[in-house]
Amino acid sequence: MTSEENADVCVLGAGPAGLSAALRAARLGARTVLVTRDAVGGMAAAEGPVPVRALAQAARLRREARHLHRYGIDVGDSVLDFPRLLGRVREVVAEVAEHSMMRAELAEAGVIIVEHAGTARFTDPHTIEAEPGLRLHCDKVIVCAGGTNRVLPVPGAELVGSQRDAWAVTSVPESLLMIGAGATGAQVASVFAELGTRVTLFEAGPRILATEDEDVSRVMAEAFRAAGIDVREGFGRIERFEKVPAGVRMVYAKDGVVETAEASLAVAAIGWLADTAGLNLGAAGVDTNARGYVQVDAELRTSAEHVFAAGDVTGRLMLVPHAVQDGYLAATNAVTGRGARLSPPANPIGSFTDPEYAQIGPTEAQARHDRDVVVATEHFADVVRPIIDGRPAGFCKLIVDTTTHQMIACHIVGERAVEIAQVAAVAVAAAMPVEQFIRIPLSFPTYTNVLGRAALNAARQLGVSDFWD
Ligand SMILES: Cc1cc2nc3c(=O)[nH]c(=O)nc-3n(C[C@H](O)[C@H](O)[C@H](O)COP(=O)(O)OP(=O)(O)OC[C@H]3O[C@@H](n4cnc5c(N)ncnc54)[C@H](O)[C@@H]3O)c2cc1C
Ligand SMILES: NC(=O)c1ccc[n+]([C@@H]2O[C@H](COP(=O)([O-])OP(=O)(O)OC[C@H]3O[C@@H](n4cnc5c(N)ncnc54)[C@H](O)[C@@H]3O)[C@@H](O)[C@H]2O)c1
Repeated sequence: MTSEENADVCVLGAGPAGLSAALRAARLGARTVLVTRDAVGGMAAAEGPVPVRALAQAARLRREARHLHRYGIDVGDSVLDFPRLLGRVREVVAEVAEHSMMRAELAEAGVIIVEHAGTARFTDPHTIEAEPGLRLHCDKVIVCAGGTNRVLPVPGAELVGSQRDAWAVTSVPESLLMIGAGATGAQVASVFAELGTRVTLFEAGPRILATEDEDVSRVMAEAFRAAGIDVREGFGRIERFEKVPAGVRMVYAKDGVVETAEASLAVAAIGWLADTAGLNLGAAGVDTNARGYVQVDAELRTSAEHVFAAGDVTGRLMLVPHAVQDGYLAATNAVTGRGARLSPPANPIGSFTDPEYAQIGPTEAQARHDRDVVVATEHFADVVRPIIDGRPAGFCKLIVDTTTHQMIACHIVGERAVEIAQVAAVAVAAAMPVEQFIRIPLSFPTYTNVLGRAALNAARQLGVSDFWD
């Protein structure tokens, strides 16, 4: 392409939000240019869920290998060849990039893709500049720039890596200070603990995974401790980091008492910020909100009439499926001016730690605050498939509205929790009464049977007697 280009729609960033936006805009007939700083796929493909899931698979396989002897299969101790594992992760990332980035569809729809374009920026409301010397004049712009990790505001923070550095190590670190126990921190801690690293997980708040149901936080902390992770909730305040021969030292204080912790590697995952630094949003009249994310309305329109935003950069639910839906919606509104809105009927969230955890709907505390509910909890230890597979740890908590009998929430810890949550999500989205759910003869023996048992439990609590009418 030439260095000067005109477009109906310019999409900035080619993560899940940008890919979806560009495809939709082009399919609606707009001349669309997709400009991205690095490779198509964005953070999601290169540093987020894809490598995480590949590493989690390695951790799972190691764990499975330890169980082989119980089934009479003796292969000796597993030995980890870390460079080969990293090679496999790179292979997976490349395979996903080749097969799963909708390149054929984008090409067929006529999207002009500009990869490795550096940081694109507005020079005026309708002009975008990127490397090397690209100048785009666009009628509409969709900002899909994603996010970046928050940096600890303390001396020595440059000694602390992000999740990106955690996946880039060339040998298994002997020890790790993992700072922040949200979804990312829990994931990094879980993977490295399984690979043999001595992990200390520092959470400033009173519990890990603070956005999960309290029982999920508690059981996950117990499981992490059982796996050898030193979990420190409410540990105090970090004062500084220092370089030491063995790696890095963290100095922190609680109630006036100063303590230190040392490890070969320190990684922080203390929150995710909008990646807007280089965009020069002011030149386009695009406002950010008090939290620094691009301010959008329900139609994903920013404060500038012709600029839309989608995905993590807007700071709402920061997940791939939401980024994809956002991109579609923003492009629809940008091209057609329809003013369409989208409100997902359910938002399943889950993570690939060991054990997995997942949620759909409000926590028990939130649900009880808002209405009368019954809460039914079943344990994996009482369900046939987890017993067969030797995976008895975990629970499934189902929350049902007492008045309508509708399934409104489910919280799960245990093997395949994320998959089980998808079934619960469909029931929640359908506002399905629990007596209808229990009529579904779920396949046996499956992990989803734990959800079936929880539904039966809830129905009993509600006094539903004639299940089979
Ligand atoms: C460790 C980790 C694990 C995760 N696991 C999961 C998971 O299991 N499931 C899930 O659903 N979500 C997961 N997420 C969240 C998920 O990755 C994000 O919600 C998703 O990537 C957001 O997509 P996006 O398109 O908004 O942004 P991104 O994927 O971040 O893509 C944005 C793109 O824009 C580019 N860009 C930024 N600024 C500019 C600019 N000025 N000019 C040009 N290009 C620019 C960036 O380089 C990037 O390529 C995880 C996140 C992390 C960090
Ligand atoms: N499997 C998944 O779906 C998945 C995985 C990773 C990330 N994500 C997405 O990325 C988003 C960001 O995740 P995240 O984990 O990076 O951030 P987060 O905001 O979810 O969690 C950050 C954690 O760090 C803690 N913290 C903050 N300051 C601290 C300090 N100084 N010392 C110690 N702890 C501190 C917070 O209390 C919080 O628990 C998530 O909300 C999620 O949407 C999803």
